[in-house]
Amino acid sequence: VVICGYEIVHEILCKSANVSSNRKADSMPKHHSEIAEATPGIFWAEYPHWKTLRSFALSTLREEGMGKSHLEPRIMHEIHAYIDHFITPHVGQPINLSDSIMLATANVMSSMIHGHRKDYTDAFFKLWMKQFRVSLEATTKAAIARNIPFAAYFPGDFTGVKADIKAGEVTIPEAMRQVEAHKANLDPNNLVTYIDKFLYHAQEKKDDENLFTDGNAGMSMLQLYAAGTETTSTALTWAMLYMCAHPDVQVKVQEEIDNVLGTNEVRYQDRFTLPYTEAVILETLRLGNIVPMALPHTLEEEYTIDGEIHLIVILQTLPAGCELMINMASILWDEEVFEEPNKFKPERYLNGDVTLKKTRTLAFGTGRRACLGEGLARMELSLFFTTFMQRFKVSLPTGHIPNLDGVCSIVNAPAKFTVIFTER
Ligand code: HEM
Repeated sequence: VVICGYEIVHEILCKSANVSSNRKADSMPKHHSEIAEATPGIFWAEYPHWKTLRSFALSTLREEGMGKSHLEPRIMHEIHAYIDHFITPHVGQPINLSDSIMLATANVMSSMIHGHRKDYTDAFFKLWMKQFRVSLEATTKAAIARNIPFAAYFPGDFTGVKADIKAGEVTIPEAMRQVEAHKANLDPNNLVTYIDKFLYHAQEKKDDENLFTDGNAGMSMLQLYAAGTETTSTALTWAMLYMCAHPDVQVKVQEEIDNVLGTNEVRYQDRFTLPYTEAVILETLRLGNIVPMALPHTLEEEYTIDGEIHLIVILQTLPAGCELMINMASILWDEEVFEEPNKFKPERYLNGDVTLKKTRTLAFGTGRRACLGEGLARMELSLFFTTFMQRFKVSLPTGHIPNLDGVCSIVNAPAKFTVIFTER
């Protein structure tokens, strides 16, 4: 069942969170659900296990700096590395941003999970990330095989199952290899990464030993990469495309940055004195609708929706076990809250009922299973976007018309395009 509209989404996911916060492995096609049942990680563990793994991930990532100022230098280091490697040598030439920027957001995750970044020339790192993308795209198509399982055996691969299995043959063994490497070097006096803390917790808290397994260490790692890499890089790609499509907005952002920061390096706290720039980021998250169906939720008990939408009374009983998808566009593009919702208008966050508009920009979901990386994503978006705009003007190659229609898988991304960075 697809649930639409803020009121009902809020009613079910927040007010009735005790019945709607589970996800079940069988929401996935068979080849995934078999793996997810054995090693569910944060996404697919059932209550109360998801709560334990999620709290552990949240507190550990916060210790690693999520949303806090001590993570800033690591993100800024990555931004400079990205500019030096991918932009500076190609200034004035068209660049495919989407393929490269995910390596930068993956490296931010890598520094929190493993304690170090990978070099952009590392061939295995590039292959690993490419397989994540293949898997993300294939998983959405593979949903057909969940409902019509024999379709996976048709010649060719129109369900994406074969591509997905192949990608898993690269990503999963590599995750397990990395877990083994951390295990071999585990030093209880120097626990500075997510994986080390996970493995140490397994040794220390014997009550949790069935949950804090090596398999779940590897799966949580893969899920953090999957959830934290393509989402943030897609939001950044949309932001650059919107700047190319709306040069007047780009000029206003750059004027604000010049006036407030000059050539000083941006800090995350500067967002409070860069309201227009922040409005552009919010508008990107709203219009870009990055995760358009959120992730599935499964009802624990029968649930009756008893509400009213546009004067139509809704009374609908959903059975226990019913799977819920969230139509994020029904909230992010709600014309009752966002006037002309299909237009890119950052100033909407500076006028009128700004609090209402900000709280309805629910790009990260809502309720107990809302995005656990929101603090990290907001920090990355603010630092990357502000630095790019401070240093470069962006435009499309001459004659290219911006295509603002998304290409939808689990993530809604812009269609492939190239962007030209010019030094300011
Ligand atoms: C612009 C960037 C991002 C967007 C728009 C986004 C959005 C979302 C959404 C809509 C959900 C599903 C909520 C639900 O089903 O109720 C989600 C879940 C999740 N996100 Fe994000 N996300 C972003 C970045 C990140 C980052 C950087 C991380 C890494 C730490 C992350 C980690 C997760 C995890 C682990 C979950 C699953 C939580 C659970 O199952 O309890 N996300 N995200």
